[in-house]
Amino acid sequence: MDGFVSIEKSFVVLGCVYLSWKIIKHIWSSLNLEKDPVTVLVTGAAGQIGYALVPMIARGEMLGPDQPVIIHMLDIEQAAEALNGVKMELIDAAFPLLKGVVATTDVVEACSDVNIAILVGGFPRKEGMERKDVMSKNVSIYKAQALALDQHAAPDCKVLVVANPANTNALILKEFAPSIPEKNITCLTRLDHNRALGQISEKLNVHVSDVKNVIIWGNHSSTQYPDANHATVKTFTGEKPATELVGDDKWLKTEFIDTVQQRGAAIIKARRMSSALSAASSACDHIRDWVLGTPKGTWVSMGVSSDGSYGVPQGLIYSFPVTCDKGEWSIMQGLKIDEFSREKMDANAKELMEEKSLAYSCLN
Ligand SMILES: NC(=O)c1ccc[n+]([C@@H]2O[C@H](COP(=O)([O-])OP(=O)(O)OC[C@H]3O[C@@H](n4cnc5c(N)ncnc54)[C@H](O)[C@@H]3O)[C@@H](O)[C@H]2O)c1
Ligand SMILES: O=C(O)C[C@H](O)C(=O)O
Repeated sequence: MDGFVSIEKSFVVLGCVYLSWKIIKHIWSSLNLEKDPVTVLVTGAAGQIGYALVPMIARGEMLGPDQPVIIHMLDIEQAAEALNGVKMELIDAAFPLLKGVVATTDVVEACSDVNIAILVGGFPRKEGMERKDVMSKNVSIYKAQALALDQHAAPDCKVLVVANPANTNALILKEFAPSIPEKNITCLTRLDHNRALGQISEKLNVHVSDVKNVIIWGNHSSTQYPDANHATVKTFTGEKPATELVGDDKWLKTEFIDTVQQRGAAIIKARRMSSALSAASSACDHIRDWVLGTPKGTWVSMGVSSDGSYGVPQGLIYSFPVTCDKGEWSIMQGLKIDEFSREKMDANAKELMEEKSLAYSCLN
């Protein structure tokens, strides 16, 4: 009889625990502890990168699986119908994190209150064209968008320029958006960084996630310097220098560099259009690491305003190895630079100075 009473008591206790848990869960969810949405602008959203990028943002691949987003999409009048089609598709995909979509050809509406601006819109390089050929078309676009962001974006807005010439477009943006902190204006070289990781992983037949700390120095152009001198590879016996595992200095100084430098052109040749899915994915990587932080012991490449580190002229938007923490990037300091690297880094600074002069002459 006593045994029966204690079993009965145990059931009552278990029932109470279960009920309390249900009540706590209900109160927790009714408190609506969902994060506030972050507003993300994508310009050129009717284009091919935009089309690949917006679903990634809406699915949480850029800001995390618990971060609601509102997406603003801007394109030009001629692309308005296509842009509206992208909006319809975003609605049809029923993304749980997507709290609103604005599709507009009005730059002020597009830039209003945005926390993150990803500037993809512009005139793309076609087969046989160099970036300089598209310079004049893009600097005027970037000046106009800088003015709108300056006046209408959220004060802490973070900007990523994807459209080419990416470094110089970002420089123009910095010039004409003085209210946006210099540290918040960046350009995309993460695609080149990811391409460099990919080449080393293919060479060593290891998974790409086991390779880290390559560097892209300088310009997102065929002059860029992909540097594997400080890269490491995870092995069964710990991390090893990529240079030691590759064991082929000639390959690292020639084929590796050439392949990464020319990858954009090779994709244009193969697809008759420039890279899109890898560009969109790398733009997500760039913003995610910037906002949420780089993993401990890992750096990534970002085009940022030079503070004079590594002898790069101050103020140029130049790709450096950076670590990110609490929404701020810092240039990785103290890396040993050999003569071969120095020469290539200087060539990039020179090219960016020339692009800067050309851009300013296009503005007049
Ligand atoms: N940094 C990188 O790693 C990287 C990689 C790939 C491509 N890109 C560059 O990204 C850009 C976009 O490439 P894409 O393949 O998506 O080109 P795309 O031609 O498919 O799309 C560009 C879009 O921008 C729009 N656009 C033009 N002017 C605009 C303006 N003033 N405001 C808003 N939108 C405007 C166009 O209507 C078009 O829809 C190009 O400049 C390309 O060279 C950079
Ligand atoms: O559009 C281009 O010029 C190529 C692009 O920048 C790329 O690197 O894939």
